[in-house]
This record gives sequence, C-alpha cells and structure tokens, in this order.
Amino acid sequence: MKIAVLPGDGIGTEIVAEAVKVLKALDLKFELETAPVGGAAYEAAGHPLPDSTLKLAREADAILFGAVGDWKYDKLDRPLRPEQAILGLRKALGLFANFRPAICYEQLTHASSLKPELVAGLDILIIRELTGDIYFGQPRGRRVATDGHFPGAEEAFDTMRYSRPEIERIARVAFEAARKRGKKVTSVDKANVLETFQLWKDVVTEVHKDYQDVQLDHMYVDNAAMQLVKAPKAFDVIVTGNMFGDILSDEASMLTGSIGMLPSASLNDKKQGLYEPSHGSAPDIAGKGVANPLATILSAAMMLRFSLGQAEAADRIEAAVKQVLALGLRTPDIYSEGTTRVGTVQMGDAVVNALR
Ligand SMILES: NC(=O)c1ccc[n+]([C@@H]2O[C@H](COP(=O)([O-])OP(=O)(O)OC[C@H]3O[C@@H](n4cnc5c(N)ncnc54)[C@H](O)[C@@H]3O)[C@@H](O)[C@H]2O)c1
Ligand SMILES: CC(C)[C@H](C(=O)O)[C@@H](O)C(=O)O
Ligand SMILES: [Mg+2]
Repeated sequence: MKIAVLPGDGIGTEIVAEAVKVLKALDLKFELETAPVGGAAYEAAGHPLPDSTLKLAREADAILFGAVGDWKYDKLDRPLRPEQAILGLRKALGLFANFRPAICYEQLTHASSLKPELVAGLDILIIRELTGDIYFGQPRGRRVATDGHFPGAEEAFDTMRYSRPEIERIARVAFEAARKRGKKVTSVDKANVLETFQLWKDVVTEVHKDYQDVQLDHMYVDNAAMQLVKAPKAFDVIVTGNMFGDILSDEASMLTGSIGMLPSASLNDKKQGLYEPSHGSAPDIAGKGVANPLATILSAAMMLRFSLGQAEAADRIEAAVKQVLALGLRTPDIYSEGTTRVGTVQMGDAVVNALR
C-alpha cells in the first residue's frame, strides 16, 4: 500500500505529521512517500503542483493531504497560487465526490457553537461535487465591459456549469450513501435563480426514481444555511455543488465544535482517494503548535476505510479519538472549562497511546 503524503503549507505540516505518526502506530505495512505541494512546492520548484508530485499522487493507492495557501502568495498569478495545487489534484485525478462528515462527538457538545441539545448525536454527511461548478467552468477572465451598468469599466467573470452526467454521478453517490445510513437526501440548490441548479434539481429528481427507498427533499442554499444552525439533526445526507458545498461544510464544522474536527475524503470512480481536513493552512496559528490534528487523523481513518480496505484499522483510530476526547484532552479550538488544554503534538501522542 503506497500512500502519497503531501503536507503543504502552514499547519499542514504540523497536522500531517501527527496523522503519519498515528498510521505508523498501526500494525500495517505502508510505504509512505512525501512530496512538496502548494506554497512549499512553489518555493522549492517554482510550481505549486510539480510534475513529480502529481506523478506520485497518480501512482499512490491513496493521498494524505494537509493544506495549502498563505496570504503572502495572494499577489502571484492565479496558476502559481498554492490553492491551484489542490484544485489541480482534484481535477487531474477526477476526484468528483467529496465526503465531509460532520459528527458532533459526545464529549464536544459543549464546544459546539450551538446549544448542546441541538447537536447531541449529530451525524450528517455533506457530499460535495468537487470537479465542476463555477470553480472550473470556462470561460473566465477579465475584460472591458461592453454592457451592464458600467460599460467601459473593467469586469471579471466566472462561469457556473454542470452537465447532466456530472450531476447524475454525484446524485448516485449521495443516494447510495443515504441507503447505508438515515435514508434521507437533501439536495441543496439555487434553482429559483440559476439555470445550472434547475438542471441539478431536475437530474437529482430523475436519479431518485432508482432510489425510492431513500427520501429526497430539495432545499434552496440560503434556507439550508439557516436550517443547518436551526435544526441540524433534521439532515442526514446533503448533496450539493462545489461552491455551496465548500461554504456549507465550513458552517457545519462549527456544529461539531471546530473546523479542526471535520475530515474529508475525495474519491474518483476507481475509489482512489485524496484525504484531507476540510480546513485550510490556518496561517494565523501556523508554527505555534496549537492546531487541532484530529480532522487530519480522522481523514487518515477515512483513507484506511475507503481506499486501503482496512476498515478495522479505521475503526480503531476513530475509537482512539473518542477515547482521547473522553480523557478530556483538548486543543484550544475545542477547549471548554474543566478540560485539559494540549498542543498539536500532545494530541497526536495521545491518539497513538489510545491505540495501544
Ligand atoms: N484544502 C486546502 O488546502 C484549503 C482549504 C481551505 C483554505 N485553504 C487556504 O488556507 C489559507 C487560510 O484560509 P482561511 O484562513 O480562510 O481558512 P482556514 O481553514 O485555514 O482557517 C480558518 C480559521 O480556522 C482556524 N483553523 C483552521 N484549521 C484549524 C485547526 N486544525 N485547528 C485549529 N484551528 C483551525 C484558523 O486558525 C482560522 O482562524 C488560504 O490560503 C486558503 O486558500 C486551503
Ligand atoms: C483552498 C480551496 C481551493 C478549497 C476549496 O474551495 O475547495 C478549500 O476551501 C476546501 O474547502 O477544500
Ligand atoms: Mg473550504
């Protein structure tokens, strides 16, 4: 089993080190190969996704990814910015299905942004389409406006696009996932305004005919953002487009206590996968040893389950995380009174100890 380890920038290196430590503590044989990505790769090789890193990612059975980005690269031309590395990997490997489970662990109900009773037992799954939408739609660019409110002014434009097969395959992923859990899918769109999402709604409704055992609801994204904080437990599986999924998953992370608790899996149709926390490189806390490594450690568990056929090892990691939380250990982002504040490395060590 070959795992490509791409730590990236900022807290990426700190949290991936902890996940690697946890993987190494399992009695499994992995070949781990590390490569630079993002700003780190730009510094080392002049490009955020060097060919050698992409090659390694393609050849590996799975990819463990940290995070990329830093404000200092904001002035670079877009193709050279660190974020292009993760977008490029998703596109190159066809990782269209992004699973972002928002689970509120029993011990963290008091760390959530919502009242404990609203999040106790929360277990929802956001399935975000990851290789389409306005993120990748062409054309895009800048030009001088020839119409609109300010003809002659500089304007910028992006294109929101989805094709029928793109929607169909992500809808199937969502219905299949719902079949194994709460049997309910909420498809989140903006069909009242956007043609792209009218097609989305039509196609999801058609695909649903093959999944009559699963309940399907449609919800506009603005309402979904509101319902997520009003009554999050009313959701089971949420399926949505690339941009709405990006935003709603950060929102959902706060129900779990912190974005440092939200893992993710990005899969293609061959079940090859990239596993990363849903958060970014957190430049504000990078290098301070305080980042929460649990989202990355839980992403490693998803990797074992989805790409490496090691469900038992995944269960063990998840149980170890629960045990560490039960011991009262908390990085600052999930700290609450009466618990013990620890740093990134101590948290990783505690998970390793709990595995033993
Ligand atoms: N997949 C990725 O690599 C990815 C994802 C999101 C953002 N980014 C990039 O990261 C950079 C910073 O973006 P941002 O600040 O908007 O988002 P961010 O997710 O990096 O940080 C948002 C807030 O959450 C906190 N946070 C994030 N992860 C945490 C953790 N594990 N433990 C504790 N606190 C944590 C940060 O300290 C910050 O206050 C940008 O360059 C952005 O483009 C990359
Ligand atoms: C860094 C950025 C390109 C990325 C996204 O928007 O997909 C991030 O926010 C995420 O959620 O993984
Ligand atoms: Mg995001």
